[in-house]
Amino acid sequence: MARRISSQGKVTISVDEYSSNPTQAFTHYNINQSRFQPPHVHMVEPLPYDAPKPVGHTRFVCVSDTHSRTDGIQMPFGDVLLHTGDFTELGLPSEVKKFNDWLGSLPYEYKVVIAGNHELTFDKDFMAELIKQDYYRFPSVSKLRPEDFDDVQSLLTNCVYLQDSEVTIKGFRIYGAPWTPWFNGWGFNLPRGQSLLDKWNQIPEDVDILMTHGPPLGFRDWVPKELQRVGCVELLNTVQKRVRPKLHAYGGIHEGYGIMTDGYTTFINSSTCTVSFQPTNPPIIFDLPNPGNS
Ligand SMILES: Nc1nc2c(ncn2[C@@H]2O[C@H](COP(=O)(O)O)[C@@H](O)[C@H]2O)c(=O)[nH]1
Ligand SMILES: [Mn+2]
Ligand SMILES: [Mn+2]
Repeated sequence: MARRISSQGKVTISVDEYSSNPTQAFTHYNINQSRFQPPHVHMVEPLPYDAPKPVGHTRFVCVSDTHSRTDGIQMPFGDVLLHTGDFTELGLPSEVKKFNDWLGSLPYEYKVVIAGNHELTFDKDFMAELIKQDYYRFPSVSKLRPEDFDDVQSLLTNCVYLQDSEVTIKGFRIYGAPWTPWFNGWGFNLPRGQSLLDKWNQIPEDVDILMTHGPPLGFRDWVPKELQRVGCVELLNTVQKRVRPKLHAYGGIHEGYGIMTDGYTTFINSSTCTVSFQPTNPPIIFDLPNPGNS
């Protein structure tokens, strides 16, 4: 059982028995619990950019995985930009500055950004290991001096940067976390199971919008070239059984670009880059009623 309710009514998520094999987890929960089936779970068509914003709503513009390829992206009208990581190739300070300049050129009232596995310099533990060991894997990153990247976050002057932290914007509580299941030893990679669950357990119950770099199990997490689901099972259980945000925004799996709902949470994978790193998927807009508006 992945969920327990304490005597104080608090929900506790534990490591799922299928945690280490998301494809098997998906099949099991689909067959035995219809967990990914209609009518609750279904695809959602993106809002056209010229759709009028309903009165009393905030328009969020979701982008992800721009990978230093922002030049041709047509940005739609909106109030708050959400970028869910992989804004660079390697997290080089020069790339971060270029991304920050692009953010500065955008008209949104607020811009919120998290890191992804490609923002190597943002992951202090990763950099400490890289400097000790693997000079040849990421030579341009290994050449950096600590003083070049120690304070790399401070280059992001044109947004709110979240890392296991939250911000309240226009009354919406927004929480962001960069962690993804270990894959080829990039930044912010953690083993599936308790290590990732420890990070998800830091997400407060009452957040309205959750930003992660990667998907939860079953929601735009399919990798066709490997015929695998790669979303995090503990993230799904945390989202559906404990946190229940109105919007879960992410990217990470470029092939999974698109929108789904489970009937309560809307899941948006807004990966701009395709699997061949072409920045051709358009940003996705999403309207939410302002908190306090009933
Ligand atoms: N089988 C898996 N494939 C993965 C995973 N994470 C990413 N990917 C694949 O790589 C691309 C690009 O990801 P990026 O982080 O390098 O930009 C992604 O679209 C997938 O095809 C994973 O955990 N398992
Ligand atoms: Mn990416
Ligand atoms: Mn990534």
